[in-house]
Amino acid sequence: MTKFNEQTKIALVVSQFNNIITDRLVIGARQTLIQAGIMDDNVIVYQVPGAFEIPRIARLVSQIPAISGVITLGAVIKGETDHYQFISEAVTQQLATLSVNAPIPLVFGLLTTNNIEQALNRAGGKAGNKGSECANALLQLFELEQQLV
Ligand SMILES: Nc1c(NC[C@H](O)[C@H](O)[C@H](O)CO)[nH]c(=O)[nH]c1=O
Ligand SMILES: CC(=O)[C@@H](O)COP(=O)(O)O
Repeated sequence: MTKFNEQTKIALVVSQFNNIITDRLVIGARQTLIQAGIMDDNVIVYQVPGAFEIPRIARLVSQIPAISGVITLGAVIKGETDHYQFISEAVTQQLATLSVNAPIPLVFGLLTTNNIEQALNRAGGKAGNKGSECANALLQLFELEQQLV
């Protein structure tokens, strides 16, 4: 794996559920990648219905030869029941395992919040943008893996 360049292609695997949040995460990730020198056309978005579908598509995308890295982005916001907890735990565990086993770097951008306000704060609000954080994390992995692989 060489350090990223203008040819580097990065996949964003993004859930549409709570897209008022996830759209903002995409903007943050894309802006950070472009500022770092990644071509806008080389930031490729794969949309899935909800967070639960992210791991499967992230696994398939990570096996596309042209893709150098994967950023997963989603927003699980607590409702009236325990559903939030089960989705959050299942997706987190799957993505943690995938991040270790995938052939390319994969970073975790799933917001799991108690309410929409907390999510907005982390999607370009006063607590930053998780999408941008993930983009920076991936770029750091590119640098590190260049030394290890
Ligand atoms: N409640 C949230 C969901 N629920 C949908 C699931 O992720 C999944 O798409 C469905 O169960 C079909 O398999 N998804 C989120 O991304 N965020 C939520 O808050
Ligand atoms: C986390 C979710 O599934 C949420 O959108 C719906 O939650 P609930 O059915 O617990 O209100």
